[in-house]
Amino acid sequence: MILAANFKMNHTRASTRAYLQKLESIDKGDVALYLFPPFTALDNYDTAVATIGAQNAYCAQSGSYTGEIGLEQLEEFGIKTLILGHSERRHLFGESQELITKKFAFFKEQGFTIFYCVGETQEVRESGSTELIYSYIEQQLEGIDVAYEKLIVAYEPVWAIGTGKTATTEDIATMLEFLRTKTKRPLLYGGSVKPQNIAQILQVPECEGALIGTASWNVDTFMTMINIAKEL
Ligand SMILES: O=C(CO)COP(=O)(O)O
Repeated sequence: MILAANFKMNHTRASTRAYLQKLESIDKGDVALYLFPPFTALDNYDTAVATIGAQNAYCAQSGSYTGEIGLEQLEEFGIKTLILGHSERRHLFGESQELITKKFAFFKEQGFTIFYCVGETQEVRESGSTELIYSYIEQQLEGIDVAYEKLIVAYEPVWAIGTGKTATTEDIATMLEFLRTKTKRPLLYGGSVKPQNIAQILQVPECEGALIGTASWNVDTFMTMINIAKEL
């Protein structure tokens, strides 16, 4: 079971350190924990409780890429885990599949664990056509080595992210079954996961964990979810 906390543009270095200190006290059982702080909160945290990853990075060692960080900056903190293809990168910041593919190839070559996100928009979901939803997701897998041994795929429907709306367990099951036909790698769900729904979601067949935004930002809430997950 995997639980990953995507801090998005929340927390500072000081608050991430305090978060980790509190998290250290948990007995996480068999749950593997990942934390994705914002760039400026990356550091050499002396922690064994969670693996620290970056929310994004550019596909170069270093260079003239204003506003980006690359391999050199990640290596300073021993970071070998990355989210790629998050819907906020795709839709708010215009990352194309072509760019995401380039990033994937670069960081795969570097042996990174990659949390790769896919998910349909509200418009596609409301079309009511399963075929359209599947082909939309297929496009987001284009150019991605779905057999990569350090790949983790997160299904995050855009309409369920940060909205409080969660996909039904039936919808999640259908989409994860579809993704299972594409890859043998672990499949996660993300989108308004919280203490009230995490048990149901984690019991969906093929669901091996959750990528959590809002409900992970408070360490007590994240710990509540870890305690629920480890009992399943
Ligand atoms: O985008 C997400 C995780 O990457 C999900 O965010 P929320 O949990 O806030 O819906």
